Amino acid sequence: MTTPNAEPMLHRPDERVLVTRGLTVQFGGTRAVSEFDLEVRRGEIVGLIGPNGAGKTTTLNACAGTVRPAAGTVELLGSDVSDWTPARRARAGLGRTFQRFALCDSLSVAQNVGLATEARDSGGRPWRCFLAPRGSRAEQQARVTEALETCGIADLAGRRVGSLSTGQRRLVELARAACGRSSVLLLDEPSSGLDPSETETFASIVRSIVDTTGASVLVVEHDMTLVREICAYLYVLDFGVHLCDGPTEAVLRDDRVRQAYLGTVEEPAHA
Ligand SMILES: Nc1ncnc2c1ncn2[C@@H]1O[C@H](COP(=O)(O)OP(=O)(O)OP(=O)(O)O)[C@@H](O)[C@H]1O
Repeated sequence: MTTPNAEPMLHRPDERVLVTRGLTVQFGGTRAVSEFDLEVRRGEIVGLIGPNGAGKTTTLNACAGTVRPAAGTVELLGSDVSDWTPARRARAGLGRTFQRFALCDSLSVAQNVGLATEARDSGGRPWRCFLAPRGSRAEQQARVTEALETCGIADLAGRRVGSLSTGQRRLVELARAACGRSSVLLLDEPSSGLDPSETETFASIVRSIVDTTGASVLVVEHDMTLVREICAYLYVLDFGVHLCDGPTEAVLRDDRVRQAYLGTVEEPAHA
């Protein structure tokens, strides 16, 4: 780990819930991520930042299992999950949101969140949902209700997702990722399309999820206001290579980070 600049020591929790070691992802001739080591610890909100095309989403995809690394390992809650399918990782406690919405517009908010939990529970075998005992379906419904309440969108449960604002849709995605109390949440540019007040609401909901459930979060984000608001620790990628990591303010003041974002030593205010 490299901690840029002198900064008061940040005490990071001991338990590592998501770890990549030597993570390398190749797309044909493009090395999108190169030998990247990253750690997210229990109850932390960790940011992954870097200029466009730096390999941030690819890193999230490799953690979620939707991209197969050329080399390296991914560890989730102490298990090496490198060979696990995305569904198995989700069942083990990994939830994620997407940069571009992956919601079903014609279904209601509650149905969208419910479908995600059903898919996770059925492990890619949808017929299992129909065979599930009544009790487990009730339990699933309770999890949906809890997730909607946590994300402040219980009043939208019956609304069609296609009729919602961008800010509301971001919260539906968050509820879907957090439903069933995921232990680790991967958030990909959650503030994209949100205005400052919606971003503030989103930030406080993420913090409350972490505070109440002890979940950990790895968030890819360009909005430095949100990054400052919620992340205690940052990793920076540039051209797929680890540039530095450390406490948020120290990283944002680091000349290498400013150079990577803007080609100058100005702060990446909103890259
Ligand atoms: N499926 C793919 N096939 C080929 N190349 C890809 C694929 N996905 C990503 N890349 C390339 O890998 C590199 C990293 O892309 P990635 O989307 O991970 O960057 P990013 O840091 O998330 O960028 P942004 O901030 O713009 O979302 C880029 O050069 C991109 O063009």
